[in-house]
Amino acid sequence: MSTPIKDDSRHSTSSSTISSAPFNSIVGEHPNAVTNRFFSYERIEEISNYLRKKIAAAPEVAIICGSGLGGLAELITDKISFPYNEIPYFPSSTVPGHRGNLIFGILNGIYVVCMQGRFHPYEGYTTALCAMPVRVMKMLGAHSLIVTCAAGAINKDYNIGDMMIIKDHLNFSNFAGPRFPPVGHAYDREYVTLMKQVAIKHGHELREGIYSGLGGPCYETIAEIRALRILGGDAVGMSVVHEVTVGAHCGFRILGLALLTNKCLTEYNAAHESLHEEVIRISELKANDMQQLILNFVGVLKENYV
Ligand SMILES: O=P(O)(O)O[C@H]1O[C@H](CO)[C@@H](O)[C@H]1O
Ligand SMILES: Nc1nc2[nH]cnc2c(=O)[nH]1
Repeated sequence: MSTPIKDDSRHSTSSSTISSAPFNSIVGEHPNAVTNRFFSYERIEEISNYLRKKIAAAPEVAIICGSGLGGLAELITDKISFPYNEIPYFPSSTVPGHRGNLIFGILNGIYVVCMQGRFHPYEGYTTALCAMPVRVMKMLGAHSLIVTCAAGAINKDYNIGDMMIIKDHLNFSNFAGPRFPPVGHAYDREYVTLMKQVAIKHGHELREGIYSGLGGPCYETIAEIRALRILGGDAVGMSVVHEVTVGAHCGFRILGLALLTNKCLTEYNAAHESLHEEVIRISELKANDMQQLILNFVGVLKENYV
């Protein structure tokens, strides 16, 4: 199916105020600053209603694709695709490797909603805004959330191209939003077990570890990586934690998957530096493995839970 055309003048007015220009906090307020404020229940409802009118069914599973991992959307059939800048109050995707589409359709027999690209706080958006689509996807009916990301490997035994189930996180990001949501069990233990079984069954090697979520946009210093390693971090990135916090707050069952795209620097005499181009290159190289894992996991969800 083709991309839906905006047919609601109220929403056209809203979205016409949404600029695609990247926010530069140094030069002043983004013209779309209204979207950066707190998202009320009514606002989430308004966005959900806009989408609900145009989709074929209520999604069961929500998926967020990390850097270079948006190819998963190619596996979705009966697609209805909304560029982010056509959805009321959605910000724009500004990071290479994040295509910026919200895609509804069928993945391995389940109706899903897939974010082909995410929002990062370093793009100038508040964490609450970056995580806002999680609330929209929940309101549309999804019960499970799969977050994927590219991340740097901190654990000495983990290598470039490894896939890692996120069993927990260290959150070094700030946040504004509902207060004191518990996140001790944010990552669903049953889903972790299920994903491990899926990986074994389909011959994928899977690591497990703790994701450290930092604000970015710079990669880490050597001192920071050494500190994160002491704290128990196995991987590091600039996303996930805000989505998982909000996902836990609104009752999602959550699975997190990281693709390790680079080894983090731990020695001052190391020759290489991390590069986003390299992150995307490795993500795209290994994306097929990640896609197969998710496809099979979703199939198991369908058999067991839906
Ligand atoms: O977490 P995703 O969106 O996959 O992106 C990761 O890749 C970028 C750095 O190369 C950062 O945005 C980091 O968070
Ligand atoms: N912060 C951070 N994010 C990443 N995303 C992919 N690799 C990295 C990394 O090394 N550090």
